[in-house]
Amino acid sequence: MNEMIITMKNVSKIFETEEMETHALKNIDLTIKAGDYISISGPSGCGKSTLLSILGLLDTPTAGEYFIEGVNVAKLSLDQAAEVRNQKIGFVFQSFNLIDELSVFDNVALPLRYRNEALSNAQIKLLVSECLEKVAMNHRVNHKPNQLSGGQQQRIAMARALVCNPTILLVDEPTGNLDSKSGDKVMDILETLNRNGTTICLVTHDPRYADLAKTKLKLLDGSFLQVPGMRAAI
Ligand SMILES: Nc1ncnc2c1ncn2[C@@H]1O[C@H](COP(=O)(O)OP(=O)(O)OP(=O)(O)O)[C@@H](O)[C@H]1O
Repeated sequence: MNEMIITMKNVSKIFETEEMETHALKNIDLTIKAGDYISISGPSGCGKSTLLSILGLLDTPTAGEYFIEGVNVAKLSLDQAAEVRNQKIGFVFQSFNLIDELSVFDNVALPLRYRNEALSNAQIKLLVSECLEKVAMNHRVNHKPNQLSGGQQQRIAMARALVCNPTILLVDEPTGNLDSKSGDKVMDILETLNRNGTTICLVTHDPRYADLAKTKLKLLDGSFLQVPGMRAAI
């Protein structure tokens, strides 16, 4: 059996403003095993981004437990969360978030330079090259992001997300800013990465893309819909 890498138990998130409380997530139970490819879909406002932010340690749950590889990460300090994020989480966002002033190489290398352990230039070069290979972008290593198409920029963002060899790749609407051909290419790359062992959690509005995942979860009003045979809540 594959190793369990993510376990959420009874996770809730309440946003409080002066006027109101919003229960963005309600008693979420979720497990993700090494090698899984999970999609989370649902209507606007159902809690997808909130769930992904908590999974990626960009936000903390109001209640509940969250373990990554057996370590309780629900209540880490900001510094501790940043370190776990760097080591274990790869993020791909809708808006690429590349740094325009840096070359493709330096964008992809950036997370490696923030690591506590110092890597040699030769090690960095090898890791960057391996990740650019995975997204078929080695031929653009010296380009700047604004010299690339949207689809190519997203592939560079994917290489950057992979460069620290994350435990899980969290992917938020990766095709939202792309035409359908570039979007399909990005989704092909995700499938290939998963076939080669990368664990993926994808958030998408697009049912066509959500269906590509091995496990398809649907959120509604902060809770998973229970579909027979689905492994949402365990
Ligand atoms: N910082 C916040 N403060 C208050 N309410 C928030 C905050 N962030 C999200 N919410 C509310 O929590 C709920 C879930 O929001 P979330 O962004 O997770 O939805 P979503 O499914 O990702 O939506 P979309 O598909 O439109 O991006 C919404 O009702 C939203 O208004």
